[in-house]
Amino acid sequence: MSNAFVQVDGVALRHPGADGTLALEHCTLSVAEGEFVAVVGPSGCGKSTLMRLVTGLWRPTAGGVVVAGREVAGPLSIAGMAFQNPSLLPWRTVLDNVLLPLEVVKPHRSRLRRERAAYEAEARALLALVGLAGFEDRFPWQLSGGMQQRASLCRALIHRPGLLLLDEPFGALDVFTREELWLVLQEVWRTRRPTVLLVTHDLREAVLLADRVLVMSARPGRIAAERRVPFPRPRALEGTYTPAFGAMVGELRALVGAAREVPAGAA
Ligand SMILES: Nc1ncnc2c1ncn2[C@@H]1O[C@H](COP(=O)(O)OP(=O)(O)OP(=O)(O)O)[C@@H](O)[C@H]1O
Repeated sequence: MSNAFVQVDGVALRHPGADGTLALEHCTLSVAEGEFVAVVGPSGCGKSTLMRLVTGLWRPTAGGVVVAGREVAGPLSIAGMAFQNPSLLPWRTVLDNVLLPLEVVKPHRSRLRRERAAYEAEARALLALVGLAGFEDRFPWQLSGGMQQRASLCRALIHRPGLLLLDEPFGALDVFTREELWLVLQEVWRTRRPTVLLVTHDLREAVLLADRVLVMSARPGRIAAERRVPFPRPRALEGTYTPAFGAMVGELRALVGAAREVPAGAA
């Protein structure tokens, strides 16, 4: 697809070292601008590797990655990232943790100095959007795991990234908090419309949130199947208990099961 926002083209990635793992091979996918795509697959199939490749943290051994029309040759400043571990800095308040990327991402650094009040207002608005109004001056260790993950989501969004990469962001949370945060993320995506790549092991999460779900094969990972999610938005949690939703989750479960068959000769 030539007008894709993210284009991964025939990528292979072998981790460094004499016996480095071939994590990805013949991996091709594209994501349209503003699309929400979930990536699921067996454990160790290369999902996190794929995310690091798209953000330019790692380079492919073969093939190429294009984001927003440019070949990715180094870490992307238009990407926001959140991982399973919120990794907030314990000595900074919630507000200062959210503002952190602006101190690091180049084009924002000087602007932050000049327009600190405007950026603080933006951080406060984001914290309110995820239900953290009133917690701006607390420290991370004064928050629950779910609250820390909300703050981490705000930190990923503060520089208004065109691309949001989420690697199992809710994996460590209890099911109620996780479900609550699904709705928060849906709201964030609906109001800001970043292009999203979400890695998850939770198929309900994938179907509730995504426009399209990509299923990766066992290592070396490639896209083995994809399904478009037909349900209208906004999607409510109750919808996850309908037969149609259950059938789609069941189909994906079968696809991931089939993808676990390790191809012959995989290193
Ligand atoms: N920094 C690294 N150096 C060497 N090998 C690595 C590195 N990171 C990952 N690997 C290997 O690459 C393969 C893919 O790992 P990756 O973390 O991308 O899989 P994953 O699908 O995200 O796994 P999981 O679902 O269990 O989180 C694994 O075999 C792993 O051991």
